[in-house]
Amino acid sequence: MPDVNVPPSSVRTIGRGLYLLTPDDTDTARLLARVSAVIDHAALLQYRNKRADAVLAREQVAALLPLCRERGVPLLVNDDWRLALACGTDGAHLGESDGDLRTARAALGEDAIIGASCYDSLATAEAAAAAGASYLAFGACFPSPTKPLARRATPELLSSAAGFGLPRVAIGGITPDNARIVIEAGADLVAVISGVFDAPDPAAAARAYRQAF
Ligand SMILES: Cc1ncc(COP(=O)(O)OP(=O)(O)O)c(N)n1
Ligand SMILES: Cc1ncsc1CCOP(=O)(O)O
Ligand SMILES: [Mg+2]
Repeated sequence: MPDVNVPPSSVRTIGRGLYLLTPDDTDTARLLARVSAVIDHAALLQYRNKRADAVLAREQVAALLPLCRERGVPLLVNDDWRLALACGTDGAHLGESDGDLRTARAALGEDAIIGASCYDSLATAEAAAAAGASYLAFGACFPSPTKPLARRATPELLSSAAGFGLPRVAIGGITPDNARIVIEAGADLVAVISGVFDAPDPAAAARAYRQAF
């Protein structure tokens, strides 16, 4: 069994490629099996489960962490940096309703990966960069089956965010076919839920995203 208290040297870097977000699955064993089948194609994994209460979320993060350590993939927690801290994950992803990034950075430490949602706003990106974000996420770039009402961002906006000097993440409705559009616009990572987890063959879909880079 991997020792979850000892992060491997590979976990603190943000690579390029597929940034997988978990589906809203309340069955922990099934979630683990679904993630296990695709994680080798991912550069980062985010635990995001809008159907989990606090107890289930903690159980699921604790179940995913040894898998992520074993495969050398950093694990981030969506929405809740305190859960990330309690479970010893590699970081957290914060949106506009998820608390203050500086507070999260102070609690999680300099080495933590803390991502920020910037939606369609360069002003939000500038503020997040100044507050110590590790990467900037823009989107939804395309209509998202998971979040149909998400604000939309253009590929041009992604290009305009190059000057912040931080990795750029594109999210929202990204498929293996349209991934090239955001990659050519400057995305270092494409963040995906349905394109992998709702695909007939999730591992083949995950591989296809990786090959788009
Ligand atoms: C990589 C990445 N980018 C954006 C989001 C969206 O975060 P948020 O706006 O807080 O919305 P929810 O995910 O909480 O619905 C994200 N989670 N990950
Ligand atoms: C969390 C989030 N934020 C903007 S779109 C989105 C959902 C992404 O899921 P999908 O890859 O299924 O569009
Ligand atoms: Mg959020």
